[in-house]
Amino acid sequence: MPIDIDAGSPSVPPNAGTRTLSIIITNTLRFLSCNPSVKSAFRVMSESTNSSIFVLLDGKEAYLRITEDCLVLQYAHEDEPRQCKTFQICPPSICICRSKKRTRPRAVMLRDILWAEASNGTLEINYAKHTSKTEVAPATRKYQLMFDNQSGAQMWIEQLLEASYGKSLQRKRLKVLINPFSGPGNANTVWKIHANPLFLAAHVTLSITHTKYREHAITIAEELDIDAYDAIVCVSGDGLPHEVFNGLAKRKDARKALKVPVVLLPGGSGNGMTMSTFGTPTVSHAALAMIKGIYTPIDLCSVTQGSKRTLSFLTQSFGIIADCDLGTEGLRWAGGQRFVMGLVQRVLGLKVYPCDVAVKIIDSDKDTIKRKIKYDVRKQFNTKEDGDATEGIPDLAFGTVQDPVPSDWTVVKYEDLTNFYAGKCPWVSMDSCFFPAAITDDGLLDLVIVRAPKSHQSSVSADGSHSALLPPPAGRWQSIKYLTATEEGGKHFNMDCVSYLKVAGFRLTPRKREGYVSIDGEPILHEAFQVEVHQALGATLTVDGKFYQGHSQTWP
Ligand SMILES: Nc1ncnc2c1ncn2[C@@H]1O[C@H](COP(=O)(O)OP(=O)(O)OP(=O)(O)O)[C@@H](O)[C@H]1O
Repeated sequence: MPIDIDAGSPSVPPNAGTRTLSIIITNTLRFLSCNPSVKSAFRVMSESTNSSIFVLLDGKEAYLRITEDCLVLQYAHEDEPRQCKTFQICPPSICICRSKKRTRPRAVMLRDILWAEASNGTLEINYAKHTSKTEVAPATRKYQLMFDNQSGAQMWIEQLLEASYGKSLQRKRLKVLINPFSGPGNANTVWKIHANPLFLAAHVTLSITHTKYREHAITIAEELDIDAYDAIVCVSGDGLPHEVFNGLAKRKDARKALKVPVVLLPGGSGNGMTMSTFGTPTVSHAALAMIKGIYTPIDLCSVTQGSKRTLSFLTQSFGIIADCDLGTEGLRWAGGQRFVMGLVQRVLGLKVYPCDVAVKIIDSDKDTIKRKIKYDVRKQFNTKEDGDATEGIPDLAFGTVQDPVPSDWTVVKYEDLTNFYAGKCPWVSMDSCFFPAAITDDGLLDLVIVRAPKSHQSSVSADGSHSALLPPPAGRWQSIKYLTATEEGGKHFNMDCVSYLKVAGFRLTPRKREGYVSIDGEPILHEAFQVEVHQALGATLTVDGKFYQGHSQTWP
C-alpha cells in the first residue's frame, strides 16, 4: 500500500519480530527522552546511531527514522507513550494495534525513495508519490537539519539509500531508445510525462536517442559503448528490445554485450516484456521498478530459418495467435479490437494450421512443471555480470533448420493444430499471461499446443506415445474459454485442452500456405524454422530477480 509522507498513512506495514524489539527499545528511549535532563543526551545518542536524524519541520522538532521498510517522520511533541491494546505503552508512531484511536505515522516506503542529499543544513528527499491507484510521480520533502553536521547527515543518507535500493544499483547510467512511432505513437509523450521526471529525481544518468527508421535500434546496439551503460531502456513495444538483443548479438563481443540488461517501458501495443519483468502495465510504475530493478540473467533463443539466424527473447508463434497478430490488416479500422475480432472469426470458423513439428521435450507433466516453478531460486546481482569480450553468440547445440532433425526429438504431423505458441516470458502482452510457468533462466522454452475438434483429420504422432503433444481437441466454446483464461493471469494452464510443455528446442514446418510465423510479434518467412534456448545468455532488470508470473504466483 502506498504511504504518503505528506498525508500520513493507514499504518506502517507490520514486521512483527523486528518491530517488537524496535518498540521496546524505542519506548525506553522515548521514556528517557521525556525527561528534560536526559533529552539532549538522547538526541546526540540517536543521531550517532544513524538510523534517525533530527530535523525541524514547520518550526517543530521532529526526527526521521529508517525502519525495515519505511522512512518514518515522528514529531518530538508526539512522543508521550499512550495506552495501547497490544502493548501496555506504545508510542503512537509505531503502534500496531487495531485501535481506531491510534495516531497515524507519517511514512514513506523505502522502495519509493529515489534520492536524498544534504547541503547548507537542508535535507532533501526525493520519492515516488502515489498520485493515484495507477500512477506515481516524483515529489520532494525538505527538512532543516537540527544539527548542522554534514558528515553525520551524509552517513545517514548513505544508510537510507542503501536500505532503499537494496541489491539494486543506485544512479544507473541508462541508454534510452524511444520509438516515436510505436503503438499509438505516443511513446515520446509518455516518456516525458511519466518516466523522465522519475529518472531525474533518482539522479539517473540518461542518454536518449529517438529511433529514426526501421531497425535503427539494431545499429545503435551494434555500435553502443557498452561499458558506459548499466542498462538499455526501450520506450516502445516489444519490437525494439527484439532489435536491441539482435544488435548486441551481431557484435564480436556479443557475450559481454548481451550482459547489459535490456528493459522495456511500455510505449507500444504489445509490451509483454514490461509485465513479465515489472508486473505492471503503467509507465510510471515500470519506471520506478526500473530505477529499483535488480540485475537478472535471462535465456535467449536462437531461431534459424534458411541460412538466417536471429535471437528471440519473447515468443515464437504459429497458428491462431500469429495469424490474428499479423493477418488482420483488413480489420485495421477496428483499432485495438482488431486482434479480438480476428480471434473470434478464427475460433468460430475452427481454422486449423497443418504443420510438421519436432520437439526436444524436457517436461510434459503439468504437476512437475508446477512443482519446479516453486524451486525457482536464482542468483541476484547488483552489477552486471561479466561476459567474455572475445566471444560472439554461442554455437547451436542442435544445428540449424537445414540439418537433420536430432534423433531424440519427438515428431508429430498435425492436421488439426490451432495454436502452437512457444515463449520465454510469462506475459505476451499487457493483459495476456500465456506462459505462467516461464522462468528467467531455466534454459527451457514453455510451449502451448491446442488442437481443433474431430471434424478435422486427426494428427499423427510419429512414435504414437507423446500424448502431451496431442491434447484433447478444443471446440469453439473451449477455445474462447482458454484464450480468455490467459487474461486471468494464465489460468488456461490447468485446462485439459491445453498442452503445456517445457522444451529445449523445436522445429516447425508449415504444410500449407496458411497463417503466419511470428518471432517476438514480428513476422518472418512462412517457412520451416527451428528454435533452441541459450541459458542466461541475456539480461534484464526485474523487481526481485524473477519474472512476474501471473496466476502461478498463487499456485500452492
Ligand atoms: N522512426 C521509425 N520509423 C519507422 N519505424 C520505426 C522507427 N523506429 C522504430 N521503428 C520500427 O517500428 C517497429 C515496431 O516497433 P515497436 O515494437 O516499438 O512498436 P509497436 O507498434 O508497439 O510494435 P509491437 O506491436 O511489436 O509492440 C520496429 O520494427 C522498429 O524497427
